[in-house]
Amino acid sequence: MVLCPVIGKLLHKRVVLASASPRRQEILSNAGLRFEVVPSRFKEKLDKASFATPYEYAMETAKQKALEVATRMHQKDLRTPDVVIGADTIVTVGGLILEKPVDKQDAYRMLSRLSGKEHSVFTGVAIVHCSSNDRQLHTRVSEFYEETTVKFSELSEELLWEYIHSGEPMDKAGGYGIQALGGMLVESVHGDFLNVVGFPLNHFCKQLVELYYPPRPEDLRQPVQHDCIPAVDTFEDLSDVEGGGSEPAQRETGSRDEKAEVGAAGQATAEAECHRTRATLPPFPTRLLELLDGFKLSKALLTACKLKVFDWLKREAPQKAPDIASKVDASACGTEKLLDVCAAMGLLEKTQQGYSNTETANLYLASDSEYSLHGFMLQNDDVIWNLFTYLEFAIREGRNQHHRVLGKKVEDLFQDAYYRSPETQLRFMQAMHGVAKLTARQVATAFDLSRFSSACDVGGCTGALARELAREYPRLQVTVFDLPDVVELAVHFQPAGPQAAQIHFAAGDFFRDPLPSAELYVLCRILHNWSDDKVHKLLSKVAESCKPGAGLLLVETLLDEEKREAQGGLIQSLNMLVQTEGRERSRGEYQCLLELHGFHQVQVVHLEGVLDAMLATRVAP
Ligand SMILES: O=c1[nH]cc([C@@H]2O[C@H](COP(=O)(O)OP(=O)(O)OP(=O)(O)O)[C@@H](O)[C@H]2O)c(=O)[nH]1
Repeated sequence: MVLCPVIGKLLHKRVVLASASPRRQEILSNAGLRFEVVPSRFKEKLDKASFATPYEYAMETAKQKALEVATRMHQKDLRTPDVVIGADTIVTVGGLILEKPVDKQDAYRMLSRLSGKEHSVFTGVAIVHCSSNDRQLHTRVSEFYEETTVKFSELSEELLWEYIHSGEPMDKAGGYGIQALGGMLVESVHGDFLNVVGFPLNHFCKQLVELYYPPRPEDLRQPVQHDCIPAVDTFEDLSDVEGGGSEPAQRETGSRDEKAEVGAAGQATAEAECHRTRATLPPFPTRLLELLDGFKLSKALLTACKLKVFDWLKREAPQKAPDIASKVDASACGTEKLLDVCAAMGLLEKTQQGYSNTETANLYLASDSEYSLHGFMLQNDDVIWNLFTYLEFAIREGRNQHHRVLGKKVEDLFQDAYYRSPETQLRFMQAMHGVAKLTARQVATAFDLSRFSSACDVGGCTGALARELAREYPRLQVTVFDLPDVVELAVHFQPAGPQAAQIHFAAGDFFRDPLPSAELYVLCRILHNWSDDKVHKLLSKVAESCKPGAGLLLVETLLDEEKREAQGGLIQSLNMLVQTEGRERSRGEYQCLLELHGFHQVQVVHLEGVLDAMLATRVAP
């Protein structure tokens, strides 16, 4: 949309900001708006669960704040305001809505939830146009929301409390003020900064343009989505108001010509009709429909990877759809549609000259990139996708679905499913290698492991983590312990480098064979594959192999204790149900397991993405 000078349209109106927030007052007066401030008395207590999305909750709160002020002023003031502006800012993380903290403990809970993670800040805004007729207040509400994503650094306890004691969190959504001390906590911001501060000025101006610059007839041929939509011919009448007047377009109540004909009574009827429609029409389920489409987007990504679209575009770009189609041996019309979806997903760039990879595609989707996830994509396409088609059975039966996909009994998960042929084994190892490389550096540096001189990475597969451990600790000797078939193929994944001398492979089954001796044992994404019985069996083997003082580095995705928050972890747990014999567990569950097997002093570090690292020490039995 083209922005036009629009604040001036409000200059001769009585504008009221229904907010006590000094930040909103500052943002709007800096923009040149003249307004009175009448803080709203509306209690922010709407039932969050009754809203399909957090932004609908924010918009409704903003609307109620503004309507409360409009109604009060209409009853008590001689002159009804022309425009009342209300706003509400909330923070969402892991499905929870955070508002202003009620006390320091609440601020602590909020900030520790945000620590090291990305969250969304939504501000809902309502612009209420008021008029008075027969001493009746008539309102027309225009509402919108803006979303900004903010990523916090990992915050130490000391910093958290220092910040809380500064007093700044208390009147701020999510418990922080990005414009002041809270700016220190923020690693990155995606979107409108002022939206985080409390008022999305740019979107507000765009909304005013929509209201005060009526569209030309040629813009109106497509249906317009609005809560209360007049017939298209009514819109076309608006063309009389050339260039935009100082009255907002009468979208909710009809055009001016229509109003002149029907008179005030007609307007009231139209407004009543509008309010009736608003009240009876449920909110549009945008988020729900996005969720529904999720599987189609995944499949488009996986198909583009399988066809090696990103490899061809890494070699040469830009390329037009028919050229890529001939290289990937596919139809031109199908390829063009796939490429367009990839571009819409931000994986490709589309220009007049053709399509090119984005940086993300070059880094992670081309099969020859150092941090390629191509193997992981293929594993998802060829194996996990099929397993998920039996999700309903998995849920009914409470078990994985390899037997249905393969049409035979699967007794040993690895031998009978993942490693049933050299091809499936290699694909699985490539997938694991890609994921391990991506996270290995974070795992290796999560704790100071310099006191250990030997480590055993149990189920360490291609040795990707072993390599990072060896790089970080040059005096550490690392043994990768895995099944004989894995050890045999692992040679294909070993790059030359000084770490080679520190890494050894040992073949064996960690449930049956003795573990190599070491001062530090590593179990990275192993326990989540197994049932509680097998986890006990493995942990007791590790414990038996350990001397007091030995370490256990456990890497898993930790769920929150109530299993409500970490959406990534919860979907991963469902994934474990469909694929394995295990599940994701919470920090408390792992701590109990570790302590039961003689591992204490458990420290936890959350890593970027969904993984968490835990380091525990073996105490004397
Ligand atoms: O980074 C920042 N994030 C948020 C804020 C301020 O937080 C509050 C949000 O609360 P709310 O939307 O309920 O607004 P109130 O302050 O209660 O004023 P009302 O008029 O709505 O009653 C808001 O003040 C933001 O500015 C911040 O300062 N920085």
